[in-house]
Amino acid sequence: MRTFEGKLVSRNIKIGIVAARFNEFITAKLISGALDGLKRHEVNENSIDIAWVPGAFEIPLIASKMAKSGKYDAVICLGAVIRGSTTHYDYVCSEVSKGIASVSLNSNIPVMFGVLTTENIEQAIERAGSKAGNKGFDCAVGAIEMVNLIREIEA
Ligand SMILES: Nc1c(NC[C@H](O)[C@H](O)[C@H](O)CO)[nH]c(=O)[nH]c1=O
Ligand SMILES: CC(=O)[C@@H](O)COP(=O)(O)O
Repeated sequence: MRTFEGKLVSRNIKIGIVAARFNEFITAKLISGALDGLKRHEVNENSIDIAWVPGAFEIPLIASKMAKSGKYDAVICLGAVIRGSTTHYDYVCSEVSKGIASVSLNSNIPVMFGVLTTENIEQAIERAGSKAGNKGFDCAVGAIEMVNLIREIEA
């Protein structure tokens, strides 16, 4: 029986990050967490690119461009969608999650879903480096694991 599991070590891993500028006070903390996770697992800073988009709705398109460029082993998508007073939240969340999942399957590389979808600002703050951790850090570690897992399977 063979068991595959992605090791949490960086062997020449290149990462693209797509970050939404909307709610930047949260997204900036998610980026910090992601960079912390990548660097603590020895991903070279020169192997990380960040692309800024206006809002979460624009993430899938740029994630697709990065994923299909052949320049990156994984793409990390970061944003914060916080419910307002209309149904706009529901449409943004739905399209962003479906879009990111589609990009990953169509590009055949890991595309990590690091977009917070919260009812209020407090929930977002909790998940961007306070009592509920940092979703950016989690996505960084997950990206390294997935890249190494795929390399093991395809070896
Ligand atoms: N309300 C939030 C948005 N809304 C903007 C959309 O993402 C998009 O940029 C706009 O509809 C133009 O296409 N974006 C977030 O990232 N977070 C929000 O809470
Ligand atoms: C997630 C959103 O698009 C939302 O923040 C927009 O706020 P509103 O529904 O009050 O227009």
